[in-house]
Amino acid sequence: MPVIEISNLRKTYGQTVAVSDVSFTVDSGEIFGILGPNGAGKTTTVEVLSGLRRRDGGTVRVLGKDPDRDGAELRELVGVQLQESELPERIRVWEALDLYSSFYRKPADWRELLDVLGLSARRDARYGTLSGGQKQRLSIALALVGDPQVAVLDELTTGLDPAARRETWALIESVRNRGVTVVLVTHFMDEAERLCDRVAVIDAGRTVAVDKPAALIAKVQAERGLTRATLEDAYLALTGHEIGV
Ligand SMILES: Nc1ncnc2c1ncn2[C@@H]1O[C@H](COP(=O)(O)OP(=O)(O)OP(=O)(O)O)[C@@H](O)[C@H]1O
Repeated sequence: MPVIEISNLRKTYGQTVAVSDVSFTVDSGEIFGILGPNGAGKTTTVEVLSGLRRRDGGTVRVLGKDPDRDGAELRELVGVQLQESELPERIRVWEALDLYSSFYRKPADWRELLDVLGLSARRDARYGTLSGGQKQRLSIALALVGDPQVAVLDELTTGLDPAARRETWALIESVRNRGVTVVLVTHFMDEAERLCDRVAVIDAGRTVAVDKPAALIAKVQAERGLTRATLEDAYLALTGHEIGV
């Protein structure tokens, strides 16, 4: 059974149609990517599936539950790391983890998470003194502190240097290897190609493709008569947009 099922999702903000028709399913244990240009509706889609926003239409099931109806239950099962989730500068790493774990009935052991994420040495450091990579690692730890079955990570590696990005990729794979299903919003085609089992490409509020990166690449190669296409070529063919970060 899929862990996430979204069909014909629609979400408006006043006159703005943020999502007009998004459909995809995510299977257990997948790393599933959501790709698309700025303003395509990616963040809105993950906010709806995480129970943070109510939809205007369509069907959404996460672990068999409806986020609009069973939001409180789902918050125990879905860990979310959203764009620009800033913490107070002066909060210490351990204090943030301790605070977040108090929101859950059955939290993970945050000391172990610190260890797994290579942050033990920064346990007493204040948030404002962490490097970009350390902040991202802390935000992954905070998304995992409820011991979720699904982790939603939005633009996790934006702003990181290449070494920190690669470290973060390894972490995401280790999260999946712990049995967590991962939904990853990203603008980076190399990241999606390297990490994601399947991706949904969203453009102007609609899903325009859902497939394995290799299948999307094979399709653009066949259609355009290319010998060596990349996911970026497939993305450009599907959306007609340059990649915006
Ligand atoms: N809270 C809000 N109120 C009004 N409009 C919003 C709100 N949040 C998003 N929008 C609009 O909805 C549309 C989709 O936004 P969303 O943030 O979901 O896109 P995105 O694909 O995540 O974009 P980005 O890649 O820039 O993060 C955009 O036109 C955006 O301006």
